[in-house]
Amino acid sequence: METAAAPRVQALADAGVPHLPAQYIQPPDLRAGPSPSLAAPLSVPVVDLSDAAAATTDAVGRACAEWGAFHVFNHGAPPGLLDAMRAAGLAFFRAPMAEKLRFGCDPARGAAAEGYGSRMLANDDSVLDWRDYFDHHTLPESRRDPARWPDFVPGYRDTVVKYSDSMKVLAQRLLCIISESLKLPPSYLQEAVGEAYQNITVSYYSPCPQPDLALGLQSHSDFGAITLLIQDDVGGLEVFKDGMWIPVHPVPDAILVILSDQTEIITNGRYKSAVHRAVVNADRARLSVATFYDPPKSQKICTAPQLVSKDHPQKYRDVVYGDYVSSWYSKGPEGKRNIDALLMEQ
Ligand SMILES: O=C(O)CCC(=O)C(=O)O
Ligand SMILES: [Fe+2]
Repeated sequence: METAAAPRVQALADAGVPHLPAQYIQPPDLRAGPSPSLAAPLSVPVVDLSDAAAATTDAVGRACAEWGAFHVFNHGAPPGLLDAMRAAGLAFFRAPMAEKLRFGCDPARGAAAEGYGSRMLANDDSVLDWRDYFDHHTLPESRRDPARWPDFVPGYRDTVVKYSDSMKVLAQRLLCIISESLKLPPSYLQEAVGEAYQNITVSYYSPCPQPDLALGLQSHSDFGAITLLIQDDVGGLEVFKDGMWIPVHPVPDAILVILSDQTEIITNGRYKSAVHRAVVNADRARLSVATFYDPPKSQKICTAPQLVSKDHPQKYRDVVYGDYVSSWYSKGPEGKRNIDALLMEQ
């Protein structure tokens, strides 16, 4: 929950604090440490979506099973729209603080309130992320109120609406391909998820005085169904794979697909939600835009019976999505501990 006492990270960075304030210091075992970027042996898979062939479906299936994250090209979203969304987000964060604060999160609305904020979790004792964000509620359309979004960046509201619509189409197409890759009917995942609840979060990571001690965003898996992420050219996103943090290098026209926890539950763990985090640096601010495609809070999430067998017993208990989200916000992410809490005795 946003609290009046939580300073915006950007205000600390702009004030030139020489040392990282204590609240942002990660315990030694969670720190990013020296970057492995150049030495990293692997990078996330890349899938070209221009082709409707079976090979594309297979490539998506492999990427989902092995990584839970992959870049897509020829995804149908106009490149100009990705750039416009990045530019709108950047213009917001570069505006004077007084303007930004007119669109601050309302603490009374609890965790995940729409608007400009810095603190994601309700508990006061957690280490803070070196990040500010602007969260937009974009779907269903009944939740979408552009009057709550910045009015001082020309074209901002229109860009967010266009971006939201475009990411909805892409997420639904990907859910079809992912369903088909599991030999499920194309509409399976979309029906299991229910009506799309979409949030768009622009994250802004200010330069950090002691980047080795902090994280921009702590290790987590996303809690909904599927996330579509774009970033600028700075770099800092990492995906955890085979015991290593693998950097996701920026690719301007690509969109990163990240599977989230409900997809792992529905697919009986055949497909994994990707654990990821954002590291920060001392020199350059970084911007990313994450579009979350999630179930309604009332949706019961159940494992697909077609994916349960003697060899693949049901892995996770059914869960009402709203209960899952409440627990995530009260306990904090810490990698995959929230989905692990649903593991059945096997
Ligand atoms: O900034 C990034 O690259 C990651 C953002 C993210 O993981 C999130 O908002 O859930
Ligand atoms: Fe995430």
